[in-house]
Amino acid sequence: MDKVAILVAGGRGTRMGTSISKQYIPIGGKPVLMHTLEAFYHADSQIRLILVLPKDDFEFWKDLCFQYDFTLAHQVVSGGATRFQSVKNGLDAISTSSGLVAIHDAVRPFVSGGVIKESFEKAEKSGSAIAVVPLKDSLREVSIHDGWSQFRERHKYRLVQTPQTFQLDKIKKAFETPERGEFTDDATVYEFQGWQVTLIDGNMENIKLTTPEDLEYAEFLLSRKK
Ligand SMILES: Nc1ccn([C@@H]2O[C@H](COP(=O)(O)OP(=O)(O)OP(=O)(O)O)[C@@H](O)[C@H]2O)c(=O)n1
Ligand SMILES: C[C@](O)(CO)[C@H](O)COP(=O)(O)O
Repeated sequence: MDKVAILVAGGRGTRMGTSISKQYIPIGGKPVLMHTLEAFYHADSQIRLILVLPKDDFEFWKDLCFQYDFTLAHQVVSGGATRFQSVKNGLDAISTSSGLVAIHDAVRPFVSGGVIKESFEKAEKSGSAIAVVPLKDSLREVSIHDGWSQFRERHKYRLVQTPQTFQLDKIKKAFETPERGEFTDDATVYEFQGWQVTLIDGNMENIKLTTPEDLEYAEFLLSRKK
């Protein structure tokens, strides 16, 4: 079974507030993207790697690869204006409709090899595999207008991560639909077709590097590995 990973890094990382986009920031001595590409390669060296980047950054990325002597084979594809468009561009770069594809935020470098492997195994059997984790804190629903809030049972909810892995024919078909506001990830695009997604356990360290304190946590995680 052919396996592909689309690592989306077509965003600008505005919430990180750094001068270079967060996907290129060095953590543990090398750019975030290199850690993420390596995580997939180490999980299974047969996975074909597609990296989605803003078109303007292609030369910069090439220079970084040269500077860090990064030789792991991967295909670079142009990003779009939204995450949905970037994923779609990645899918369009895959000519076959058979096999499996893991779609992953390239700014989640701490995805475990076990989660990557399980996502492919589960998606092969059931069509999809979405990594999720339980909530650690109590949960309340709030009204932003009048201060109303109410307790919610946290055991009924999960936080959604990536990878989100799918049978290629199904996710390609799902992404033919026009983009909608509720498409915050790939699972929402898939289930818009009326198909139910399958959840798998993610790993807690697999955070999305989003705001500056996440970089401190990233350095801490990498220091533990040494
Ligand atoms: N047009 C876009 C927007 C986002 N992404 C990717 O989707 C992932 C999750 O998005 P997010 O964390 O929101 O990244 P940014 O859009 O870069 O961040 P921000 O919202 O802070 O600008 C990231 O790997 C990001 O690069 C993408 O490929 N193409
Ligand atoms: C895909 C995602 O990372 C799953 O948690 C998330 O939905 C991306 O959201 P963002 O709005 O781009 O931060």
